Amino acid sequence: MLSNVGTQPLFPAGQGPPNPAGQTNQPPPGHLLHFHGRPSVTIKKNAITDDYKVTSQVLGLGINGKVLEIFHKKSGEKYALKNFKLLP
Ligand SMILES: Nc1ncnc2c1ncn2[C@@H]1O[C@H](COP(=O)(O)OP(=O)(O)OP(=O)(O)O)[C@@H](O)[C@H]1O
Repeated sequence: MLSNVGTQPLFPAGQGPPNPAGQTNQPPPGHLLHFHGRPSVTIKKNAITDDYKVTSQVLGLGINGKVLEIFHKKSGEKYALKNFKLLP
């Protein structure tokens, strides 16, 4: 899987997410923002091989299948690629 997982809030306390105009939305005074789960997930629509060199090196086996070692083409950074089967 290629997303970062963390428990940190998306935005510092007292600041909201930027709106489409690029301005920061301010929460009501005294309101604390808490985010649970994944802070952000980007769904890519292009082929993974456009951006990553996918190797046949198996890092491990999960319930959904193999986890492969891949490398970001531009940065050379190593990632783990996890496959999911989407049910109809
Ligand atoms: N980021 C990673 N770096 C290195 N190896 C990884 C990484 N992620 C997974 N692996 C390897 O792949 C194996 C399977 O991982 P995976 O997350 O698919 O397991 P899982 O708990 O069965 O998850 P799922 O049920 O979602 O398939 C791990 O046990 C580990 O050996």
